Amino acid sequence: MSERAPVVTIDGPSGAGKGTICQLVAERLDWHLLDSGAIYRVLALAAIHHDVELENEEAITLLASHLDVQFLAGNDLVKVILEGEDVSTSIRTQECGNAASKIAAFPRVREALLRRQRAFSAEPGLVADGRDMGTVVFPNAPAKIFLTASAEERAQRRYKQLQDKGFDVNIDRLLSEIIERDDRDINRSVSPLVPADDALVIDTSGIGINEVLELVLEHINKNLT
Ligand SMILES: Nc1ncnc2c1ncn2[C@@H]1O[C@H](COP(=O)(O)OP(=O)(O)OP(=O)(O)O)[C@@H](O)[C@H]1O
Ligand SMILES: Nc1ccn([C@@H]2O[C@H](COP(=O)(O)O)[C@@H](O)[C@H]2O)c(=O)n1
Repeated sequence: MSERAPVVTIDGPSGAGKGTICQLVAERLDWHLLDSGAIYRVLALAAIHHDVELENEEAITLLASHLDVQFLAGNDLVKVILEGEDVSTSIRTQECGNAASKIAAFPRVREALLRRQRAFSAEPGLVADGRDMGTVVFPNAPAKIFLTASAEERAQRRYKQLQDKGFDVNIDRLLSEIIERDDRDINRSVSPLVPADDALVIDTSGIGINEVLELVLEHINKNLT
């Protein structure tokens, strides 16, 4: 397949910093942004709203094919609208992330969401955030990055992020959910969480956001010119 516009892919496990870095890169380049995790999250929420069992691949695939979702770009945040309702906040809970990771393991669900994700590719370019952006969705992307960090560090980041938002969170529970989600994402039969062969892998443990951003921009500049 050939992409319509240049694409930078940033994949990696939960809490590695993909969303943060993708947003900063998209701002620097003035490119479009795809948060593919939000698509899986909104599908999981739609299943919960419609009382569809998360184990029912056929019903979730049908829901995925007809998913009525809009991503409205605002000043610095993207609003997610599901069937007319603003679900930007409700899709961000740990529960929704865990449900998303369960339905994301179904091959037919992933297939049903492929075209929707590729449609985000538009001039002047796209920064794509996810698990399989560089391996499956945009395999011909000229610049691919895989961000990672130890599970302990990612749990600490998430703990701080949720505490700052006023949530009462338990670090041990966050860590075990991160390990469980990693395990599901890495070991699923389709589109497993793995770096593309031609991706730059950056372990961000102990590296600040600005430093990670510089490494990512350096890789993009090297590969896009
Ligand atoms: N290099 C870093 N050092 C310290 N904190 C970081 C770093 N990168 C990101 N963070 C912080 O970690 C938290 C999680 O980051 P972010 O949401 O970008 O991760 P993510 O990989 O997109 O996770 P998910 O896939 O679950 O959405 C945020 O609070 C962010 O500010
Ligand atoms: N390309 C992707 C993106 C996400 N997923 C699954 O969705 C879950 C939630 O993603 P977040 O990035 O918003 O945390 C994630 O755990 C994955 O299971 C995916 O499979 N492919």
